[in-house]
Amino acid sequence: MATDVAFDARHRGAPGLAHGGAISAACDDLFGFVLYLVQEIAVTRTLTVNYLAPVPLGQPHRITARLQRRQGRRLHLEATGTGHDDVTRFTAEALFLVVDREHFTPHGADADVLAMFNRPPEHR
Ligand SMILES: CCCCC/C=C\C/C=C\C/C=C\C/C=C\CCCC(=O)SCCNC(=O)CCNC(=O)[C@H](O)C(C)(C)COP(=O)(O)OP(=O)(O)OC[C@H]1O[C@@H](n2cnc3c(N)ncnc32)[C@H](O)[C@@H]1OP(=O)(O)O
Repeated sequence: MATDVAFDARHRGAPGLAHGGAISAACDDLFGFVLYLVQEIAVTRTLTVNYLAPVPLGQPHRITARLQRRQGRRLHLEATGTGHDDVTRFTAEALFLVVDREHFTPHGADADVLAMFNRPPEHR
């Protein structure tokens, strides 16, 4: 699973650079999309981001994420973020834990929860 993202002024940390939290969110979000490929309902338990180099705003980066291995309820995911200049500026590792549908039902409207299982959430 891959996505191309160019962080912009909304994601600014230091001048001209992406905020680490925005980078982390992008990785977590893409991991969420991998779940639709592996057809498992799971949520993030831990997320580790390795910030290898500053990420300049406005420069597209390709984030590639995959399931590295699974061990019972544990899904180990990994991601890499690489610029068009072939420089890998961040990597991420996450532990997702498989949950049942009832994990979500106390919090969201039934129709919204059902829709989430049927298709990935829409992103702008
Ligand atoms: C059909 C396709 C459907 C696809 C969609 C499905 C889901 C999508 C999810 C969200 C979709 C919404 C929007 C999409 C956009 C982005 C999504 C990104 C993902 C997220 O943004 S999601 C939000 C942030 N996330 C949370 O909101 C989680 C809050 N959290 C909890 O709700 C609980 O924490 C829970 C339920 C996770 C676990 O609670 P629990 O009580 O069930 O489990 P417990 O703690 O007992 O651990 C069980 C076993 O994992 C082992 N274990 C634990 N920690 C470990 C570690 N660090 N290392 C190694 N092992 C570990 C234990 O040792 C034990 O192992 P054992 O079973 O062998 O004893």
